[in-house]
Amino acid sequence: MTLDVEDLSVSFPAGPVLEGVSLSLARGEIVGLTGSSGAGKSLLAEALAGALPPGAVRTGRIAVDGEPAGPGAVALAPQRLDALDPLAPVGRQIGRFARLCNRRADPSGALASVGLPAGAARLYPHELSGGMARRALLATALATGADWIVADEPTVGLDEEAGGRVLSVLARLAASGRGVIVISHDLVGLARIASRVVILRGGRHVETAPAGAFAQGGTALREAFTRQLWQAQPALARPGGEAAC
Ligand SMILES: Nc1ncnc2c1ncn2[C@@H]1O[C@H](COP(=O)(O)OP(=O)(O)OP(=O)(O)O)[C@@H](O)[C@H]1O
Repeated sequence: MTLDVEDLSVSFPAGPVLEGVSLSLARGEIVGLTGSSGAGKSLLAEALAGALPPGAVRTGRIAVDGEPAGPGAVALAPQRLDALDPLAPVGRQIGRFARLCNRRADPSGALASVGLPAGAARLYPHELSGGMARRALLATALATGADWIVADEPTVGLDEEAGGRVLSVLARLAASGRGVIVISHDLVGLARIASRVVILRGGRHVETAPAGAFAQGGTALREAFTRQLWQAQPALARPGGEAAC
């Protein structure tokens, strides 16, 4: 019961941006995805969801339980807040995604699951704060009922409490048997919630580190680049930072 990405590459006319990336995700598992800026994390997420931008050419295989992943198999909560339709209230957008996947639309339920009030369903994207918009994007992904969820920077712009609630939602999804990929620069947070963390650099896979490898200063991490990323984490500079992982 896995989502398998094998030898995935994405190119634009100007050249390749992802080259030969492979990863796997089991149902019930959270895998983290991190790396340098521009490493190709969002494009990998878009490739998984079948939502690459125009001009992108993908090669490689994305399979669910050994079969090519069909449309709607993977739901994406994108990083870009402008992915919300500026001309439709949030509730209508959630309903649209649910119906696309033949699910009953329950905008209030989807919003409540990410900690937003039912009244947010009537609001247009320009009436939302950045943190509300980020949670609304996650609600649209959850409304699809997909077994595989990719959340691209789901806690950026959220205060600690709201961010913690979003991470709890993702943990509950995994506990209910979904497979979840969380993209974040917050490696401390990823090491806390994910079983493994995939590291990308410049469009290539660097290593897949088990969460336990981040303990004790990251000495068990295989690659120097991953150790550098880990040691540069601002949260580690706080008293007791590593102990929290
Ligand atoms: N539509 C596009 N056309 C051409 N190049 C693109 C396009 N979208 C992304 N890229 C390029 O692909 C590379 C990877 O971009 P991507 O957004 O996936 O990076 P990322 O790892 O998510 O970065 P960040 O951590 O900064 O969000 C970048 O060099 C970017 O310029």
